[in-house]
Amino acid sequence: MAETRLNAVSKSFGIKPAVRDLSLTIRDGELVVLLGPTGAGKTTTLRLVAGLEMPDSGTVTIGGIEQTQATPAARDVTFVFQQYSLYPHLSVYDNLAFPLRSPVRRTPEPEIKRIVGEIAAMLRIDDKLGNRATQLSGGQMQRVAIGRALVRRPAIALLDEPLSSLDAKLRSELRIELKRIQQDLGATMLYVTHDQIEAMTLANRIGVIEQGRLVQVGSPREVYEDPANTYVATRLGSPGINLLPRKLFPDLAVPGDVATIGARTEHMTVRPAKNGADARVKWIEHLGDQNHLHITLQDQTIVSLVEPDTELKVGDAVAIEFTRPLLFDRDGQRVR
Ligand SMILES: Nc1ncnc2c1ncn2[C@@H]1O[C@H](COP(=O)(O)OP(=O)(O)OP(=O)(O)O)[C@@H](O)[C@H]1O
Repeated sequence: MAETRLNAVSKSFGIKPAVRDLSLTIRDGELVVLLGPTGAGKTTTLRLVAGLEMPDSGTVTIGGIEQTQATPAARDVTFVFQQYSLYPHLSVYDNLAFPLRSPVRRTPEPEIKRIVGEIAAMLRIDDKLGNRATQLSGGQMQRVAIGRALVRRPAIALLDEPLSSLDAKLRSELRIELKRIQQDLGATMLYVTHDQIEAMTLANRIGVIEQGRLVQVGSPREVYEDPANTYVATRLGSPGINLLPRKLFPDLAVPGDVATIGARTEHMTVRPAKNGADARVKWIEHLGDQNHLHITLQDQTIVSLVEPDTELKVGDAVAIEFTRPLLFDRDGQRVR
């Protein structure tokens, strides 16, 4: 496992830039999540590290050695894709042993047996080692794919939405296990997703990517609490942050360049108000584990979490008070 560094990397397809001047260091033993919507350039960034794409400019350094022009085989990286890509005719054991049996490695069979046994136990598939890959469920197949990527301890493992084809329950189970295994092995990982919960729970650091640019890098908490701009602020949090025109709240004391108030649930107190207040409860959405309060204020909708036993009802007039909301300027950049 080793530090991986992208330095001012750019890549276009034709005239369309996919990755722009992107610099990022994934430290030894760190799991960095690239978070962004579809088309933002996440997969292209992974492929640049893997050597499946060559950058137009910039460098890629893995384990202290510049490898910008190296072939994928020459780089010490492994890849896990969204769709499990196992050898269907091989057993689980042989799928896991495959990377260790390469002619370059020549790992002795007893050593292979030990390593495969260890990783299979970590992934809780040790009772499936004799099965063919095709006899596994989707979740088990993806465990094997993850195991295969980690078994030979690459400098860095690259994971491209590895959990997105699984159902919600399996996804949340495997998310936790993946984090545990990454920590146990001290594995260095670059992980791509557009799922904010995956990003928050898995990452040591999150890199938020927008149209090929890395907009902000920080711990999940930093990125959530201290977003650099409105784009980053809208990537994390459920319900999503409310971005409200400053002019809606003429009495609020904020610096003159503030154009937008960014308010999450924790930044707002909603109280019943006398009739005549502008804000009204539009809807209370019961989602089982959460209740969302929808409020209308002029032409804006404001959404906040609310206690299940709230006394508020649809049509009630409410007053909203802010506590240290996030403030953004006209260009969406953070003012405070
Ligand atoms: N081989 C290619 N040829 C042409 N354009 C490409 C190619 N690969 C990616 N692109 C374009 O580059 C941009 C970034 O794509 P990329 O797949 O990296 O985004 P992404 O963030 O991974 O999205 P997704 O979540 O949908 O995979 C997109 O506009 C995409 O259409």
